[in-house]
Amino acid sequence: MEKVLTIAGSDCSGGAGIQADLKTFAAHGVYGMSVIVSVVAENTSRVIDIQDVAPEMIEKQIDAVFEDIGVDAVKVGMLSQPCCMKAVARKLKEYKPQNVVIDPVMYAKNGCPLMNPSAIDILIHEILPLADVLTPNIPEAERISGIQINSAEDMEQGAKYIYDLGVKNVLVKGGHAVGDALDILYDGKQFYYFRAQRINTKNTHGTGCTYSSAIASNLSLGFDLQEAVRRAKEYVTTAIRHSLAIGKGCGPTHHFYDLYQNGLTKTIIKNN
Ligand SMILES: Nc1ncnc2c1ncn2[C@@H]1O[C@H](COP(=O)(O)OP(=O)(O)O)[C@@H](O)[C@H]1O
Ligand SMILES: Cc1ncc(COP(=O)(O)O)c(N)n1
Repeated sequence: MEKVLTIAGSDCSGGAGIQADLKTFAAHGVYGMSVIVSVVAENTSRVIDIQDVAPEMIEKQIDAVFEDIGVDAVKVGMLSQPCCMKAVARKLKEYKPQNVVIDPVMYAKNGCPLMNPSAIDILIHEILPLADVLTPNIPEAERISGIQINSAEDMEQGAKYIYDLGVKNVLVKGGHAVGDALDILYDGKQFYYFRAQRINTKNTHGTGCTYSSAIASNLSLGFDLQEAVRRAKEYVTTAIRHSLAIGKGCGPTHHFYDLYQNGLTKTIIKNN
């Protein structure tokens, strides 16, 4: 079984972060593992508090996974502080895993910050160069590039700017735009468009986590990057289309819709 690791924050409400990543790995039939960088007290409406795991403990968790099991792909999510970023960068440089997907998480869907703004320089200089593919949403691409993004042309320009910072492949996600949900991948030579109809829902908590984990899963399964993104886009679109009205704010996506439809996994036992 392919082995995929997420290095990210824990979302106790289950829709984003480590929890979304592990559900996505399970839905792809790969073996999921997790290194917790921050514990986040959050729900569909707000972030209440963040407690970071000590850098030494982040490093020990990464050692534990690599010395015993090994990984076929890594997804990196929320890294809230420069010290967390440095710990993760040190270990990724040491173990040099293949198929590294980095989601430069800065805010939750409800607008609450998840990255200390002062960490932006470390993010750019220490974390970004480690990515095989970086998946910023529009506000993140704007923050990294300094380019205001209002159109597909602006997304291309932002992707190119970030590529020129030393990122091998850049996927700018259009979830925060209007019109079609268009994502643009730039590999230094060409732009590839991945388009889906925009679904009219507020339940988009964890879409970016889910998408980047699906890309990592597909890369571990041996698909090339374009095919990995194409499949991940289909997966996240289905998860959003059947998203769950759970909680009072932006609800989570449905990570197992297709599996349940095909009757592979679900046994419903209702006791009333
Ligand atoms: N309402 C929506 N309908 C369809 N696709 C969406 C919608 N919102 C986001 N997406 C898609 O979900 C994926 C995650 O993007 P985005 O929401 O921008 O990331 P993030 O969670 O990092 O803000 C992208 O493929 C994006 O196009
Ligand atoms: C622990 C954690 N990590 C990431 C996100 C962002 O989620 P997304 O941008 O996918 O909605 C989140 N809300 N919580």
